[in-house]
Amino acid sequence: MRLSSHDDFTSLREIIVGSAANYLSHERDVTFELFHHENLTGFRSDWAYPRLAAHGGATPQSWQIKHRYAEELHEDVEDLAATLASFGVTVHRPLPLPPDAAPIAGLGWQAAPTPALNIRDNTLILGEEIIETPPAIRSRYLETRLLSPVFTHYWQAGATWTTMPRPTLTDVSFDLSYARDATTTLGGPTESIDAPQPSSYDVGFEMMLDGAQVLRLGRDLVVNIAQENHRRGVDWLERHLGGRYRIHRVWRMADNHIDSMLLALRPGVLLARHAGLRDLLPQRLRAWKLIVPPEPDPGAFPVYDDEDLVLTSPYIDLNVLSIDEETVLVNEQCTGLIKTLEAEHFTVVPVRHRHRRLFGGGFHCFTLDTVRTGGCEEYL
Ligand SMILES: NC(=[NH2+])NCCC[C@H](N)C(=O)O
Repeated sequence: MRLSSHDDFTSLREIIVGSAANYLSHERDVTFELFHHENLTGFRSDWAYPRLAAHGGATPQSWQIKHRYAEELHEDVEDLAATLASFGVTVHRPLPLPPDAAPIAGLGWQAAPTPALNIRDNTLILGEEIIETPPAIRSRYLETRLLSPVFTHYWQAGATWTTMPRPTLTDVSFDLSYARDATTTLGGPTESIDAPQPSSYDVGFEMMLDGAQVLRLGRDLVVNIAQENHRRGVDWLERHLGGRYRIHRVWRMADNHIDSMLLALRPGVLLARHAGLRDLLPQRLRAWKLIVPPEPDPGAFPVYDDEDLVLTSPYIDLNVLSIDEETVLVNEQCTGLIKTLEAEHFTVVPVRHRHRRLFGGGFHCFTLDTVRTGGCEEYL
C-alpha cells in the first residue's frame, strides 16, 4: 500500500517494527549523556538510581549491556511484531545491525552504531511523506539507513522522502540550557556534558528534532520543544511544510520525546502522564478528555544493578500503541494502566516487554506506523 499515516489511532494497516538485534552496548559520549541526562541523573524519576557518581572518568566509553537483557529484549520485540501481524497488520522490519558492526564516524567523532530499535525517534511520517529527522546522539547518526529498504519500498509506491539537514554534532552544537536549568547534577560517570570540547568543525547550535517530539493529529502537530536545537528544528519543519499543517509548540512538557507524556487514543481522548499537562496544551486541545493512569508500580519492573543504565522513567508504559480507536497494545506488567483503559471501554492487548527501562522505549517508540486509514483531518 501507499504510505499514508496522519495520526496514532485510526485503523492500522502497515507498520515498521524496530529491530533489537545485537544491541550490545551504549556509547557513553557527551551526546548520549546529554540526551538521557534526566534519567541518568535520576531527576524526576522517583526511584531512579542508586548512582553513578562513584565511577568517575571523562572519556567516552562503550558501556556493555548484559547479554541476557539484550536477548530478552530481542525476544520481546519479535513477539511484538508477531502480535501486530496476528491482527492482520502488515509488518515491515529494518535491516538488523550486524554483530560485528564497525564504528561510524562523523567530523571529529566516532561511535558504535545502535540498531534501528526506537524507530519513532529519527523519522516523522506526515501523511504521504517520510521525513528523516536530525539525530542528537552520535551513535544514532546512521540509524535510519537501516530503514532504507523499507523507505525505498514506499518511495517506489509514490511517497515523498525527505531528509532534514544533518547536524555535525560537535560538542558545541548543543544548547545545554535545559540540562542546566533542571535541578540535576550534570555529567555522568563518563563525559561531562558541561565541558564541551572545541573542534575545528564547530558551527554553533544546530537543528535537532526527533520525530518522537511530535504528536500527530491530522492537520495539527503538537511539538515539544525544550531548547534552542529543538526550536531550530521546528522552524525548519514549519517552513518545509509551508502552511499544510498547523504546528503547536509546547514548551518543555518533556526533555525531548512527548510520547511517554501524552498520546492520542482517539479524537477527543488523550492518555496523559498527569492532569497538570492540560495547562501546557494548545488551547483547543484542552477540551479533550485526559485519561491519567495510576502512578507506576515499582514492583512491575525488573530490579537492575548500578551498572545497568536505566534510560527511561517509570512512566514509560504509557508509551502504548493503538491498533484502532478501540484496541490498544499495553505492557502486560502495567496492570494499573490496563485497568484504567478497560474502565474507559478500550480493548487492551497485553504484550510482554520486560526491559523497557533499559533501552529507551516502549511500543510506540519501537514502531513507525506507515499506513492508517485516517486522513489529514481537522480534529481541532
Ligand atoms: N520515542 C521514545 N523513545 N520515547 C521514549 C521517551 C521516554 C522518556 N524520556 C521517559 O523517560 O519516560
